[in-house]
Amino acid sequence: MCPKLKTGGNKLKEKLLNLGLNEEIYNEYRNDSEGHIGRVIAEYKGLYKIATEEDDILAKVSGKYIKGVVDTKDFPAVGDWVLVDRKSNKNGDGIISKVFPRKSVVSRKVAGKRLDTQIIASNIDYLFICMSANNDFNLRRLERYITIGWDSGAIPVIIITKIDLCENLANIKNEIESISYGIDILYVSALENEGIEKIDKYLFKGKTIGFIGSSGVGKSTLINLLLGENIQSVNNVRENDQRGRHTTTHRELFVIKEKGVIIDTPGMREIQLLDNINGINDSFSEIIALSKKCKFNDCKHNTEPGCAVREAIDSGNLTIDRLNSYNKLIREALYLEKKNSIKEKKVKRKQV
Ligand SMILES: Nc1nc2c(ncn2[C@@H]2O[C@H](COP(=O)(O)OP(=O)(O)OP(=O)(O)O)[C@@H](O)[C@H]2O)c(=O)[nH]1
Ligand SMILES: [Zn+2]
Repeated sequence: MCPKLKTGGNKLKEKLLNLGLNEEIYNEYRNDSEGHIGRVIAEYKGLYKIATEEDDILAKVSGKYIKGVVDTKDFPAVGDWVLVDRKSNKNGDGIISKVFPRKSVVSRKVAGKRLDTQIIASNIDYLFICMSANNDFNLRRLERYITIGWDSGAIPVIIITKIDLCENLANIKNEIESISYGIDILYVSALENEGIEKIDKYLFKGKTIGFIGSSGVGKSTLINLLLGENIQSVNNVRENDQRGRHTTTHRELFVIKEKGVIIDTPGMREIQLLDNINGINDSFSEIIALSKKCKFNDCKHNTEPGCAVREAIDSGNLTIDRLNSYNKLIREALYLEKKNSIKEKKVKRKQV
């Protein structure tokens, strides 16, 4: 249970608890003598909407804060707990002076050639990876999302949406189960209200669920169902077009009464991973387990004798596509790692 909060009566304290405040973060906050605690619930250009114990306020980061920023990931993100100088919007925009340590961070590399990290959401307990059972379904993309999931520190859960549009669900189930070790998978249709009740077991007061996935897979529709009201705008799909148009423009955080917090994120077009080799290894844990049985420690699983990975492929226990996908992601990660170390060296040289 959260210790008694510094200010406010029970109702205000309740608001922060409903927003997901836990003892760990609250203790961090208590060490700061000045300011109020709030959670970032939406992000606009350079402006953040913060839910405080009293009000939802708009706030910017302080000049001093900006001076300390080394990477884009140092800026506040939706889901962050921050220190702000006011708790109501009566006196204009607030100033954010600190981001409290993040318990988990869902991030990817920004699109394009830049190396910066883009934080999708933070302080998430469960990451709902949404993919539709119709034309969005893509196993290789799912592997990327799972990697982001394991890398985040949150628990990934796969949500296969729009199952009413899928004629071969059994095939899809087989394919997904072959690549998602240790991950819960839910099959849902928001349209036909099918499987939605299974989501209930992840909804707890104080816990945060983040939704990620491509645009139009039905994240907002599902969230609306869970919230029980139409807060998010949902676009109607044109006839014969199973893809929704892009609707979410910024990440938003919602509180479900007594059942935790949901963070919706804008649909992603491209998922570029960071140099997260650990996340990749977690996502392909069966390949890692097999490679420990290879005769040579540095086996590349090509033509080496005694290769357990190749043996698994030959016996039909592993697909060649899965191995190729693993190799491709590792290559991407190593390439990024190299580019990052060159960038770091350049920065250091400038500092000397
Ligand atoms: N057939 C069917 N259509 C659905 C289902 N869920 C959502 N849709 C439709 O899919 C379209 C896109 O849904 P959204 O909820 O806006 O998708 P989104 O993932 O939030 O999209 P972005 O906001 O772009 O990220 C809408 O027209 C929904 O009505 C479902 O279970 N079955
Ligand atoms: Zn091998």
